[in-house]
Amino acid sequence: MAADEAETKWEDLIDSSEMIEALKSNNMNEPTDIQRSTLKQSCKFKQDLIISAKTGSGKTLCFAIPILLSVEKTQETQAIIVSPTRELCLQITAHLNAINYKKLDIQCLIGGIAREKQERLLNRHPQILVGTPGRLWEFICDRQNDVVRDIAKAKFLVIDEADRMIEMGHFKELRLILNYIYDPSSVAKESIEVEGEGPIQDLNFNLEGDMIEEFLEEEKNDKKKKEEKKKNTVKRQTFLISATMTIENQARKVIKPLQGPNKKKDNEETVVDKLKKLVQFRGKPVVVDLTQKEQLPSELTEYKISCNDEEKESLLHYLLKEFENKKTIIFANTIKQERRIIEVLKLLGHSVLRLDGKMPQRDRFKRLEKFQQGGYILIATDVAGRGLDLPEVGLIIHFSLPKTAENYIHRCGRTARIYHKGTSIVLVGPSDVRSLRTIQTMLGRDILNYHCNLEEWKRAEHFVKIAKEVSHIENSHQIGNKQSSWEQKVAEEAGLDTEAKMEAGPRKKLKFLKKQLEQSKAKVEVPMKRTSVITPELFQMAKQQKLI
Ligand SMILES: Nc1ncnc2c1ncn2[C@@H]1O[C@H](COP(=O)(O)OP(=O)(O)OP(=O)(O)O)[C@@H](O)[C@H]1O
Repeated sequence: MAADEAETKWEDLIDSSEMIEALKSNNMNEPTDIQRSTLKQSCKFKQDLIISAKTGSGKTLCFAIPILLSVEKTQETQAIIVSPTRELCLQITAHLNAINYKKLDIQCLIGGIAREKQERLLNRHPQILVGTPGRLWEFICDRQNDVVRDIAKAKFLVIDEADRMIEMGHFKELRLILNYIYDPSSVAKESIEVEGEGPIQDLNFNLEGDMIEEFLEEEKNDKKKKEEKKKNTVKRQTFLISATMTIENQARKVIKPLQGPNKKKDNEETVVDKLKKLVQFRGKPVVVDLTQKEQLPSELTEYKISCNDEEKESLLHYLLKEFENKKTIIFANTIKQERRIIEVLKLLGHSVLRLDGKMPQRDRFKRLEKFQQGGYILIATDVAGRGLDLPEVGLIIHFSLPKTAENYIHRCGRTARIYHKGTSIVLVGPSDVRSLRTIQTMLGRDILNYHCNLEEWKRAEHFVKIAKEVSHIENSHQIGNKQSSWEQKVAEEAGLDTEAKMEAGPRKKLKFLKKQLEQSKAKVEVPMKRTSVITPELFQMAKQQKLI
């Protein structure tokens, strides 16, 4: 970006004082680099855009501003925004509403919320619709609704996290939605194809046997002509957005330890190629890719710690004390791993919240809200990896390395968001070495080693060992958090000591170990110094708490 371009102000890009006022009143006083690089093309020249820029760089406004400037308060739905997860759809809706100076009706169409309720909202004819591909397709199939008919006529189409949307799990629905938008009559054929796969059915067409054959034949003959015609007449402005759209295919490959190196095939299609095939642009879209300059936020500091698998919990306990005041997310690769972390950290006195895709939607929202309020460490799978804008997250710990370099970028992107500093630390066990190599190759550099204070780490290790032992005794005697049998409940309700059923030996040991853990909990309050010298104050405090 040229020096003078870096000085560009909202006034140079946007022709609406009300919009500028709305932005400034939300503390968005100046455009970010990606906003500077795209807003003229989108607002003034109305071009189709493929936008790739680092996480937390403000990509949402790149499509939100042109849409809000152009959409009118009529009875038609004029903009469709598709995003892969429910949380992201809600976040985008909130972002748009924050600068919604025209007071447009913006609705979110997502699963996990009663369909009837969403239908009622749709009947209000929202001007902007944000939705997950699954729920959007469901509503398209049920074409009783006028709003759904409007979708094909919308003048804006946004595909957020576009690279994710063409992966398994979303691709089919996205393709169906796009086919419908480009040719609304296609929905009948598609519905027949996916019959029996869930809620997707066609309600308007009741075709059987020969009629279907006839219909499909007619469709085939007309399709080419129709598509040509539509391509020429379409007025829709399209945006494809992601932080990782242009990274090499290699960085998206799932790393399988027992296979040979994934060699890049020369004829392999890039994600952008695939998207260009799928999406109908009006001519050549403008590709703005700022990730060539910077893949990760410059405010992010990355570290790695090499360790054995069994050392990971003690490193977590150590790091959580070291970064005590930082809002932290710990990423696990599996739900099983997530549970392993939570069990130990809870016993060590940390306040933790779990977040994964297996949880009911309501719980996911509630936990995210609780985390935003502060005081908790979030332990999450990659369900929280993409797009979530959680303010003031200062530390990301990767308990295991993600299986793709692409996911590494998204996980790290939950910190160091726009003008904020952040740290990412990866714990590299023997099974993570291969992933580390792929990530470092993608970054084109090595991640720095983090130097732990050995004395403090050893102390953390001591308490983690106790916590693991407590957990082991509790699990083998079926007491503690996991236990939910009727016997346990009855005993608790009767005010009986659930440990009483245990033999005297283990019971005594458990009490002793738990007492020791209390000391570790108290020590969370002790400020730690990152030097190997124990100060007299620290020594005194540790002595008082019988730690030394
Ligand atoms: N010009 C601006 N000035 C100040 N803050 C901004 C500006 N633009 C956006 N923001 C804020 O920056 C944060 C990140 O923006 P956004 O979520 O759009 O990032 P993103 O690039 O989409 O990130 P990701 O790739 O992780 O989804 C949001 O909280 C948003 O309100």
